[in-house]
Amino acid sequence: MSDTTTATIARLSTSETAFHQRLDALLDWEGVSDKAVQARVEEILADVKQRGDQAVIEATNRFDRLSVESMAQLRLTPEQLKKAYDGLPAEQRDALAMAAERIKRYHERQKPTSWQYEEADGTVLGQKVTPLDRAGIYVPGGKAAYPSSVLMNAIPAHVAGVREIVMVVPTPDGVLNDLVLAAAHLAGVDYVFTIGGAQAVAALAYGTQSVPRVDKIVGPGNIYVATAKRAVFGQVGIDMIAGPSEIMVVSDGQTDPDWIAMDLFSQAEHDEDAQAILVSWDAAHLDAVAASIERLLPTLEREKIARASLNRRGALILCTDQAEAVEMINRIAPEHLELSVAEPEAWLDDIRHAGAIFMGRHTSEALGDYCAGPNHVLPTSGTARFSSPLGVYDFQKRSSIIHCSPEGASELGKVASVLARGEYLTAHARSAEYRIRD
Ligand SMILES: NC(=O)c1ccc[n+]([C@@H]2O[C@H](COP(=O)([O-])OP(=O)(O)OC[C@H]3O[C@@H](n4cnc5c(N)ncnc54)[C@H](O)[C@@H]3O)[C@@H](O)[C@H]2O)c1
Ligand SMILES: N[C@H](CO)Cc1c[nH]c[nH+]1
Ligand SMILES: [Zn+2]
Repeated sequence: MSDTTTATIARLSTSETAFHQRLDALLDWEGVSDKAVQARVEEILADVKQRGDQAVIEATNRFDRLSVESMAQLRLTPEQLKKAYDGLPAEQRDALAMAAERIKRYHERQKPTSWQYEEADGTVLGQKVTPLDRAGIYVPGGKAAYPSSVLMNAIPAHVAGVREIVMVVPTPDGVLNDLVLAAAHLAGVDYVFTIGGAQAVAALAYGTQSVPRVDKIVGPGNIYVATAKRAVFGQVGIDMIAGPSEIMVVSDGQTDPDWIAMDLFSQAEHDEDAQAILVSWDAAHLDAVAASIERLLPTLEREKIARASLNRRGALILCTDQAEAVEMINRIAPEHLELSVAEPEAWLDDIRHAGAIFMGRHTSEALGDYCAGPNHVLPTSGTARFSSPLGVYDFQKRSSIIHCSPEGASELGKVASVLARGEYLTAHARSAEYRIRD
């Protein structure tokens, strides 16, 4: 394999001395840190907190270039959502419905159950699972508005038993995406407001005269949205601060190079900061994939974005063997991992960090984005080391249950009294001691 950098994508080899520095540079993503954005977001949040609807209307007119006068103009009714659904071409309606059905079936399996057990002293202990009362879903506007993301965010909330789902989606210059509205109808969203940016996050977090205050905000967005979500965290829950999309493909060299090139493009076309990495121990295969990339890139509608992404953050990496590929997977902890190998099951035990694992040559990541069933909202930027895909559990919380019998209270009271006195907390101690039986 030549260790040159092709016009489009970097070629790296784990045997190079500078390999680790080069990989670190590719993995580095700055994230949300702009001071000017921070200041503007804080201003917007404070304004919405204080003035509610009026502040939301003014910010929306300014940033989305609209001229509305009331929140009623920024609310879509359930009838409008249904109309959008009914008006879709049958093919789109059926595809959306099939995807929704599979996503629902998968997430139904995630439903945890409450549990209880009894200690020998008769004390009953347990855990009660309760859905959130209200969840807010942020759907990015413009060309980044993905109907599939509406399903991926709203369906787990629904399955979790959330009572009300409030969706916000900006409509810059008044552009509405019917497929997004149709997905909201299908996923059982209760309210839709056509607002976005920090003002929408503020409206969801604090509530306004028209927008119900939610308990948790989920969904991706631009730097204003991410900065606002970070700022309101604590007041409300948030899912995560999502970074650009990523894919890592590990190939044993036997997959059609065109398939692999297109799989890499499928994430690269999202965003100029998206990341696409291929790892293989077969040098000739990497050459073939590099050739496929050059040949197929010009056929993409989003060629410019995909090319920029591959240029900035893409890599074809030659490693020595399967064990080294596994090491790289666990180090990168990719959002999406494709195991384009003959026996993917044999790899599974060794893989500790990945958002979603696509097993075998036929399982392209794109299928997971839309309709396989699992959630496509996944941990990015290495956060798969400590976090998980969006799921039913993100829309629920747990309460502990403690029900002491008189005997249990008496026995536990003795222990608690000793520990409380050790902490010099006499009210605690006496409260426990009252219940000790002679
Ligand atoms: N990870 C994922 O699954 C995923 C999916 C879809 C989109 N995304 C990301 O979401 C983002 C979408 O970005 P977008 O901008 O198209 O839509 P967006 O909805 O995130 O942001 C649009 C809003 O930003 C606000 N805004 C814009 N310019 C502003 C300014 N100068 N000052 C204050 N507020 C301003 C406006 O209120 C506008 O309504 C992209 O970064 C994309 O990569 C990620
Ligand atoms: N790959 C994106 C999340 O990483 C999700 C998506 C939506 N539409 C297409 N893809
Ligand atoms: Zn995608």
